[in-house]
Amino acid sequence: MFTSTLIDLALRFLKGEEQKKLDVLSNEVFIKALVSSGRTCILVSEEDEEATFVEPSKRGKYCVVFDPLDGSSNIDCGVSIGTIFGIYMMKDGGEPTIEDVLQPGKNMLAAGYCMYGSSCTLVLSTGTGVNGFTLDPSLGEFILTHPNIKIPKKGKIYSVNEGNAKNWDGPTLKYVERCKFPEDGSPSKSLRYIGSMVADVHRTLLYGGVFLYPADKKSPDGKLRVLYEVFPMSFLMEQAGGQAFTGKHRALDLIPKTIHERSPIFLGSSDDIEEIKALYAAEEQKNLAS
Ligand SMILES: O=P(O)(O)OC[C@H]1O[C@](O)(COP(=O)(O)O)[C@@H](O)[C@@H]1O
Ligand SMILES: [Mg+2]
Ligand SMILES: [Mg+2]
Repeated sequence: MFTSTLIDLALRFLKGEEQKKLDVLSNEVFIKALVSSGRTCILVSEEDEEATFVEPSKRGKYCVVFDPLDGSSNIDCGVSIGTIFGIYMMKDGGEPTIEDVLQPGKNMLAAGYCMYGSSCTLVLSTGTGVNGFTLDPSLGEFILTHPNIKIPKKGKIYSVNEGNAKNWDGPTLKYVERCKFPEDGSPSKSLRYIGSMVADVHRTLLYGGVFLYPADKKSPDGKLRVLYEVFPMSFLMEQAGGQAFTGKHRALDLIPKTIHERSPIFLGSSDDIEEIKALYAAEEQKNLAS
């Protein structure tokens, strides 16, 4: 689908048509494909302010939430980017309403992402583990190359935009400090940050460690979007044996009130997320006592 988008883009360019930004173009491609599948009833995309309600003649029972192009700041320098998606079933058989997509992440039927990098990788969970597929361009098919992905219990990598550190809260600051200067004498963790959630989460899933986009003083809800960034990635993490935490709760327990809501997120290896949870619990105790 993405390859044909790029060919389409090149053809339009040759014909002298006005060029659209790749994230706008990829959104149009996904909307068209999802509507014409006849399987969907509501689509929520990062690129559209309002949800798309599929007309009755083309309507199915699935609601799809997606970030058509994630990591858009990396497009022009050729760094890996991707598409993130989650799928819900309509709550009941009546008319679809916006409540059908304002469900907690744990109600998702499936979630995944596609990463467009040195290879094109599809990582998918339908709620019974996580599988990774690689596109074989000569066949035009995705081949199962990473069956039953499990994230290591503890990792050696942390991934965060440290440029925001001056605005972080106490637990995030303390955790990142511990990654650099572990109190138990264990080796320091390595910092790796690409700035494309898909690529940073993909590495975290395969190598272990943590990916964080915390709240900060300027963005009290963090930056990443609940429905189509936080939920799908949290779903995959849990299915692979890891954890996803908002700084307050399990991420998949969140009930979004609006379709473009944001949330802080800490996800990755189970032992590492436990450490972050303990720091937030200690902070809460401190606040209650004072
Ligand atoms: O540049 P920052 O603030 O570190 O943000 C990076 C984050 O922003 C994003 O690029 C946001 O996604 P979009 O490109 O879909 O807007 C994430 O992929 C990434 O994790
Ligand atoms: Mg994104
Ligand atoms: Mg995007």
